[in-house]
Amino acid sequence: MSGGEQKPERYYVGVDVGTGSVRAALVDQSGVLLAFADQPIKKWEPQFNHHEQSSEDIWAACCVVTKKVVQGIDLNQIRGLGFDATCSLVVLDKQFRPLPVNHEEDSHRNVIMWLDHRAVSQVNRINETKHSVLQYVGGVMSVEMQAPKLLWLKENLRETCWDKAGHFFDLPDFLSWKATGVTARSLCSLVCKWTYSAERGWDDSFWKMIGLEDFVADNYSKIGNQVLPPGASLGNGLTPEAARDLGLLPGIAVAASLIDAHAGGLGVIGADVKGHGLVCEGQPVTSRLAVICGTSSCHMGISKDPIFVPGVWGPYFSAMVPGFWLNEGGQSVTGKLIDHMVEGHAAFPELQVKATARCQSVYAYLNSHLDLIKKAQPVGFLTVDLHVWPDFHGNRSPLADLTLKGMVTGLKLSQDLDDLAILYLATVQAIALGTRFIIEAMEAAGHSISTLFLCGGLSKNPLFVQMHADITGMPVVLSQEVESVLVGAAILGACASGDFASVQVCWGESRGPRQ
Ligand SMILES: Nc1ncnc2c1ncn2[C@@H]1O[C@H](COP(=O)(O)OP(=O)(O)O)[C@@H](O)[C@H]1O
Ligand SMILES: O=C(CO)[C@H](O)[C@H](O)COP(=O)(O)O
Repeated sequence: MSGGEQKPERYYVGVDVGTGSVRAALVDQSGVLLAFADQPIKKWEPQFNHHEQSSEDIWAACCVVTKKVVQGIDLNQIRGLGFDATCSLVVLDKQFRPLPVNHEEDSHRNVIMWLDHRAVSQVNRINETKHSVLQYVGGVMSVEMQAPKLLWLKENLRETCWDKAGHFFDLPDFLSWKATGVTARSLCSLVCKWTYSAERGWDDSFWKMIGLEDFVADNYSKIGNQVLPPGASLGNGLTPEAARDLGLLPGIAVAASLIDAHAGGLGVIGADVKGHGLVCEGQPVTSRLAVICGTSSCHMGISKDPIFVPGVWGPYFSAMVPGFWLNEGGQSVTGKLIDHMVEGHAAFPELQVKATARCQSVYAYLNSHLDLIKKAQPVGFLTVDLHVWPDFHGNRSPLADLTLKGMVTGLKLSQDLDDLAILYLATVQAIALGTRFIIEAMEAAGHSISTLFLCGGLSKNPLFVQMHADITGMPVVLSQEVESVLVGAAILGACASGDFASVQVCWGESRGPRQ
């Protein structure tokens, strides 16, 4: 954010709810992050492919981290609050109390997480309809979107959940409601995950065709019939109750939210790259691809006109950058896959001991171990006879096939630290090759991408970044501000406060590339 004539002592709070943790940041009007805090959140996997969370646990974590980042600050200087979150489904009853999304009737677990694949039969039936809304999700709806999950609830938890439900929220919208009492939904979540069209609104025929005509009958009150652009100011701002919870003052501006990948995209895609000799300098912003790499990776490319890319979500109008169409490629598990491979290996306990002894993360240790064993050749050559196919949780893009599974070829009997390091490298390479596969599909459909802008937890891993550059053949830009997703969330708060006219105005020099 470059504030021009704004006074320097104006602050914004961004809250980012990822899959594994909640983070908050205090950001000034130049986009500089002044304080950071994080807090893990609970996850349940009651059966294979069922992933659940608790909206109360998530809100409690939001309160802990927000209180931490504003410690010692004059609260009157905090002008706005923005949330981003994973696109998980939150279910509340008519009095806004949590409802169980499980057979155990545990109402604490009232969130079906984005990576939950329980609704396979439902999504297959939805895709068989070939309804025109599917054109705007890459031609095939993902089991990770909300319509199949809603249908699953109706078909499987009719009495305990569906009939009692009063409100179905995307997690980013739940958070903005919790902060303000306003049930308006963000255009971002409704367009990207719920089949809403920025131009045409809800399509009654879709909901009737898939057996969820209930929503049409009550004029979409349960899933949202007031829709606002991300960054729009909600109601009267923070309610007194939420202000107490968060340790902020009532009435500060709260923004309509973004999905986490979109906040990351917003945080990096507009970076000022002048003077860094990058190929994208002087090229339109549409030549950039933001890749947000956390538990999953999301590949966000924007265009002036709609581009239909088979197997890549979108095109979504104004869902990330106002006035631009968005295509969103993705890999459902990337950070989670790396963790799965590393933690499941027989040499993991040895790795932990050795990394701890050096006060390093296991990834930093593995990266230096690869450097040790690579001998004269570049590190990438260590995997000439070991290969990973990374679709352990299906393929989101560009194959859009949730039935795909993972694969490793070239395994030997030895299970020492060298093997673990090489398996880790092969996994990182497979993920980078997946990104190249997505870029090729986007380019074949009309995108022209020259530069990658990476953010998210995996962008802290130099090997991951290098492999993306080597394998795609494109320069990879990292923002000066490592926590770019949080900058995106804070931009929403800055926009809602009225200090900035739009989310693009917040893009500025302070968020240029790292040197
Ligand atoms: N310092 C680090 N070095 C290497 N990898 C990291 C680091 N920090 C996080 N990661 C990776 O990033 C992933 C989590 O990213 P994060 O953005 O925190 O996830 P989420 O937003 O989904 O909660 C982890 O699975 C881990 O593999
Ligand atoms: O579908 C998505 C965005 O549209 C994301 O994959 C989902 O929100 C999870 O994000 P993360 O990997 O950062 O936890």
